[in-house]
Amino acid sequence: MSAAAGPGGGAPRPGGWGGTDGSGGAPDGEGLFPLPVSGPVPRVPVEIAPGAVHVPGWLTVERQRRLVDACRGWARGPVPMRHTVLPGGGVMSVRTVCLGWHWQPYRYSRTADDVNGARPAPLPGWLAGWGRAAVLAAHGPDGGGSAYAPDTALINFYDDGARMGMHQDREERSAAPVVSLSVGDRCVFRFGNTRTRGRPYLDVELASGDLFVFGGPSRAAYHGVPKVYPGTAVPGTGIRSGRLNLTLRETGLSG
Ligand SMILES: O=C(O)CCC(=O)C(=O)O
Ligand SMILES: [Fe+2]
Repeated sequence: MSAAAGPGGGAPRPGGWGGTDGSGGAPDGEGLFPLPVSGPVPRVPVEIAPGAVHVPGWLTVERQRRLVDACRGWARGPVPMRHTVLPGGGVMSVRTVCLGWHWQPYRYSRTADDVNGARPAPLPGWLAGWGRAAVLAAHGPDGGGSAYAPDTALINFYDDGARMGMHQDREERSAAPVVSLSVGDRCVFRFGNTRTRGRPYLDVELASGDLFVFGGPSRAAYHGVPKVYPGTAVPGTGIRSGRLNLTLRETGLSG
């Protein structure tokens, strides 16, 4: 993680509701001089802004592989993964495929009218279940995880040169959080404020298996991916190069 001035103005801090390995949940004053850590760096949730939580290494390699295998299938159809064309004629550098609802800038529809007119594949129940578990892991037992009912997923694939500019996820008519899962190459995930594309923002490094959830006061924060680090994928996930990101959302739409 780099940079310092987060939208909340403070330094990143471990999630206050308690880490599961005993290293991140100490009440204030008790964790100032923790025992030296040997072995892997503890993987505890870090709340980088109110409602925005990074959980490193949340997905096992086996689950990453399951996700990659599923995404490979969805990338073939019924709506093939493609570079989205923006209304002004620009072309996004990531390639995208959606589940449940089709997102095209800047709306959701049941059919992929800017691709081949087909209905996207449904969002499977197991993936919605991962979404509920993700909100629980990030926001704790009182954070609404059991009520989380995502009905769409956006799947983005970044090759070495792909980026995503600062934007808000604002086509949804629900205040429910966005759940982001990453597999493959590491990246810089820039997480900003709700008012402007610019500073203050915090640069978070997202690695293979990482979870990032943003909801509550951070739901409308600008965010983007200014850099992917080629050659940093971990073995065993099924991705040798490039980065896969899947975001789950509640659209709040019906029909
Ligand atoms: O790739 C990422 O980590 C973020 C993707 C994103 O912001 C989006 O799909 O709206
Ligand atoms: Fe986004």
